[in-house]
Amino acid sequence: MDRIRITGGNPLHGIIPISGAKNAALPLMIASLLTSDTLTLENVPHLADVEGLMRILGNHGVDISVNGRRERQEEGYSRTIHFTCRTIVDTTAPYELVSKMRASFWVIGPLLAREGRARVSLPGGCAIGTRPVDLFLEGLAALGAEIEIDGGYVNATAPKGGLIGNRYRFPKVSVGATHVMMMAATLARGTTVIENAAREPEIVDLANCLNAMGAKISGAGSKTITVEGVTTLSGARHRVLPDRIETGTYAMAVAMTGGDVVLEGTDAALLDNALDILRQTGAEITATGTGLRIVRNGGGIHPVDVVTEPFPGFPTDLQAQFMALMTRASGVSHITETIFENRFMHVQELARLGARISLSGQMARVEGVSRLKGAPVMATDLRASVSLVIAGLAAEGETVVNRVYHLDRGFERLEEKLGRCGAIVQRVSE
Ligand SMILES: CC(=O)N[C@H]1[C@@H](OP(=O)(O)OP(=O)(O)OC[C@H]2O[C@@H](n3ccc(=O)[nH]c3=O)[C@H](O)[C@@H]2O)O[C@H](CO)[C@@H](O)[C@@H]1O
Ligand SMILES: C=C(OP(=O)(O)O)C(=O)O
Repeated sequence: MDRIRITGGNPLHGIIPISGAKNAALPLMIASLLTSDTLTLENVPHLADVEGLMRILGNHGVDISVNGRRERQEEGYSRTIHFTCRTIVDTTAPYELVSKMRASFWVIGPLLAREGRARVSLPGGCAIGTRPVDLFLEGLAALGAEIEIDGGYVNATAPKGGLIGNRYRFPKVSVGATHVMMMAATLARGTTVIENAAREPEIVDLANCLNAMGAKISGAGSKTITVEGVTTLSGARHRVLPDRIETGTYAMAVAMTGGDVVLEGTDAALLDNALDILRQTGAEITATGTGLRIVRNGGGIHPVDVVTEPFPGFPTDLQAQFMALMTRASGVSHITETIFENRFMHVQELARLGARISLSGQMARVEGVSRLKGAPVMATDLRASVSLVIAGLAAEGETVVNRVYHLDRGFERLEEKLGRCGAIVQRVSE
């Protein structure tokens, strides 16, 4: 199993290219199930989750070809991939594949919309809470689907003639359930109105792609999304938006180690809230023509309180990284996690490096310390893992992050990107 060995203490200087967003690429890839034409996606990140989803889509009958042309000079960065699903050959998404990744459950929407039936294993994904699927099932039932759960699988059947548009209000905001409702409603008869929808940029990216495929979706990015059903969708070409979580992660790394880094190919507007918070900690952030520049030259890290919220609030996917930063702040900060009930597993690992953090329910109290010292630590989930990398970069001596496969789910060539900016980060394979 691979590990990452970090020798901390170096400020970061240079340019980091930001990849296409994992959390946009996954639903976009799934949208290829809605059409018999080719959906071409540009800027698809090279990640374990993308490879895993390709296997799942292949099982349903999607033919996948990766362009020879590289999008960037460096071999292996985000790619252009063509997805063609002439016919759906299997409407079952099996446990062995779906249990590895939360988003793979989302195939239920397109399968049901196009084929009228789906049998999909209950999902896996980061172990950050119970992560039920009740909202998906209620939403699909509102479109007329009959749903039963049997042997760890959700069996869903559309009425004769297909799903039927309806008005549905989510009792709680869910990114995944909004993606699924939107995809399912594109081929439903009549109009669907989704209320209390998630507003994340990845929802807007999916809606834009679906509209390019011939769907009639309006309101994505607001709380109410309207989908007028159409009979078929066609192919399209779409570029995956930049990864706002990767952007925020590297910005926090620079805010913690100090230095001057340009994050190339990203868009500051995707993470306004997180960047405002970072500015309050003392980092200087400016938008450049093609990305953003983050600078911290000396000066302390100011403590700032944060509460995670659905977009446009502070993202839960940056909570662990921000906590790493706050471990070195000149004072006490409070970090409240409101999205997932068990997303503090990095706390005990940060403590191994000398962080002082106490938990009370969903709130962490972080008392900044003047130095962290390297230690062996265990990655527990994707964003927790990268928070340990950030802390290791700022710690004295050597930190070894074990169970690196979590990182490979969501960070493209992390050690190479950091290494180019002066970090000493090495992957050790055993
Ligand atoms: C692949 C992907 O895009 N993953 C992101 C997506 O996950 P995901 O789509 O799984 O997250 P949701 O927005 O659905 O989850 C929000 C909350 O709703 C709850 N819930 C969700 C569905 C449901 O049927 N019932 C229910 O109770 C969840 O347990 C959680 O407490 O959004 C999360 C919140 O921004 C991010 O952390 C994940 O990185
Ligand atoms: C929690 C995440 O992913 P997933 O929803 O796939 O588990 C994440 O991207 O931080």
